[in-house]
Amino acid sequence: MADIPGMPARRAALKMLDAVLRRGETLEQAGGAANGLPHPADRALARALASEVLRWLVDLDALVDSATKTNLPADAKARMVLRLMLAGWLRLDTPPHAVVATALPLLTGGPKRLAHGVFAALTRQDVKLPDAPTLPDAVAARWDERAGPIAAALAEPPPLDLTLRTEDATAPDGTSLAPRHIRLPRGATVETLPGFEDGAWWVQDIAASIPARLLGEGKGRRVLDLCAAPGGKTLQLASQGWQVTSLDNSSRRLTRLEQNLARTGFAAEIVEADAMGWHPDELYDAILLDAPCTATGTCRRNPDVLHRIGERQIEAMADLQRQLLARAANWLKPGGTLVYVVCSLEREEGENVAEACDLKPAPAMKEELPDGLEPTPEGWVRTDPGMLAEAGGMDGFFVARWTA
Ligand SMILES: C[S@@+](CC[C@H](N)C(=O)[O-])C[C@H]1O[C@@H](n2cnc3c(N)ncnc32)[C@H](O)[C@@H]1O
Repeated sequence: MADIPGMPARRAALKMLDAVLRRGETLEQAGGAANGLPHPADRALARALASEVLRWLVDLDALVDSATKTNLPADAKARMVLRLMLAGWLRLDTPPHAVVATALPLLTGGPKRLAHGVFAALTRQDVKLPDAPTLPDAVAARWDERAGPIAAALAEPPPLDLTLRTEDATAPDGTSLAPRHIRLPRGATVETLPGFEDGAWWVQDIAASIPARLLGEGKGRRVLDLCAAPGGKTLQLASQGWQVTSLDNSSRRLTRLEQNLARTGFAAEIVEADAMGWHPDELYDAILLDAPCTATGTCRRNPDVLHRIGERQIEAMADLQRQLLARAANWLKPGGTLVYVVCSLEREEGENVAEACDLKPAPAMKEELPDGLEPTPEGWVRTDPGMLAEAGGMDGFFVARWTA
């Protein structure tokens, strides 16, 4: 029997959820399951469904459990399909009869009858989700007093932030929280916005723009953008007048960096290498180390991190970050500046790594930061999605600066 419209997107979303929750893949990697769908609208729907299930997983499961006598196993297909059905109805406003028609055929036999009964019971009760997603227990414990505001910020996908190549670059109308920054409501189609074709701006969360802001104007000096791809910070550094060397070990991500340079008309020397084995020919005036991390600070756009990341992943990343920072500290000219950054909310990857660096601290100053932010007493920058809430929030980053 041919698929009815809407079913291929649900099938792809189911595969994506399986990849994230069972195999520990990132949502971006798992998104490959949607790539084969011929219609862009189906690809977008599959991603939106998988993303909303991951964002609201604890609450969706509580609803499912409230309507079954015995809890379904965590990995039961009926539970997975019910999560999708509820996310479609409660988050994407799909009418219940359309949810049943498009998702239920993913099951057969007893599980199909069970899922139909549970969904019918929940729609009859007209159940609702809470105002903010409930965080998994381990995540709430890790984020401690920040957990409430972060969960509130997690309720919706984030707005769209642009960094402008110059203060007067062509850009859509929006609000500005810092020089050369524009914020648009979420949902805008990037490729159709004014200035995209001319490379007048690039997409970059306001928090992600802070590290390059802390390096100021380059005036032709040399900066190493260490772990550079896909290049948001390379573009920013080039636009600030730095002569940039962009190093990364992922050729796929470096291809995206090259495309971003081509679109914006900036230049950088590109090096494909493992930073753990590479040595520079000359020392640098500045280094920006945007270290690989658990990316828990991007939980609003990547809610898979709520379920994939635990102490094991955090410790492994922190170990790599400490080694990368120690190497980078040797590659600065005397008086040069090093900025370390991670988009992680975890102290082990931020504050603890910075504490172990023995270069001379160069504290961030309030006037270098977007309005409404302050450096920590140590002179570091610590952001989280609960900050600047009235303006639409921001990603969670940790940034520290030193001089050699
Ligand atoms: C946080 S992302 C960088 C984002 C980038 N700076 C930007 O602004 O667009 C971290 C990067 O580190 C790279 N990476 C991870 N381990 C590496 C290593 N050992 N050597 C070089 N690059 C590495 C990854 O490929 C990834 O592109």
